[in-house]
Amino acid sequence: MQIGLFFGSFNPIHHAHLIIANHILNEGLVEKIWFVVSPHNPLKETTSLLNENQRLHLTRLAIDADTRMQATDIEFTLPRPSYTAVTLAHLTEKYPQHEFAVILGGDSFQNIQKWKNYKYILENYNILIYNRPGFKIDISLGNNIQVLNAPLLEISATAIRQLIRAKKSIRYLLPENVIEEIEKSGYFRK
Ligand SMILES: Nc1ncnc2c1ncn2[C@@H]1O[C@H](COP(=O)(O)OP(=O)(O)OP(=O)(O)O)[C@@H](O)[C@H]1O
Ligand SMILES: O=C(O)c1ccc[n+]([C@@H]2O[C@H](COP(=O)([O-])O)[C@@H](O)[C@H]2O)c1
Repeated sequence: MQIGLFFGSFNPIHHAHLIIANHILNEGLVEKIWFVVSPHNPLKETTSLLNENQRLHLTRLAIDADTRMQATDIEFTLPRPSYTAVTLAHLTEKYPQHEFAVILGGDSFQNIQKWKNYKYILENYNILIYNRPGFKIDISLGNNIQVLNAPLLEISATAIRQLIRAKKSIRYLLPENVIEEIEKSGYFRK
């Protein structure tokens, strides 16, 4: 099966992530999307990062009963920080029956040459890159790159966390059941 891997901290997951995943499925580019919750993105600080099990739980709530999507904890048992090349090699070994594609925003792709073993990723996996305003995509970096125009929302997890800290509403930015869980558990208040 063709599986699209959407890597992220998902601190928390929000509607921009979900809309892109839905678009990629609608385009028939992959059959399923797996959200790979990264315990520690190698290029980001871990301050203000919710515990990975809590982020996984919020991601599972967001997907809810959508059988086209799932959230995976595959990186929880792998060395930290979470290098995508390591995770991909691990997934390919564990699931030889599946073919994995990597979903990336143009912003992330701009940094790909800073990623560990990025050439291994570009040579062995299909890369689905969605355009983000202000970021040029250099498709000459690999032979398996496809550029998409997905519907975009200018939402970020950082902005959501700031709103919570400022005691403002986060309504409509993420699914209702995720908001309820964040409020009930008091996440991101500090
Ligand atoms: N509004 C958005 N539109 C399109 N892609 C997004 C958007 N927000 C995040 N992404 C992409 O989704 C992936 C995972 O995102 P991540 O979990 O880091 O969320 P984030 O909102 O960017 O988080 P933070 O604000 O905490 O850095 C990244 O590749 C990121 O570029
Ligand atoms: O493998 C790497 O070196 C590497 C460096 C930076 C980011 N990543 C992956 O890319 C995902 C999205 O990153 P970002 O910075 O766009 O939020 C993140 O969750 C990591 O799994 C991977």
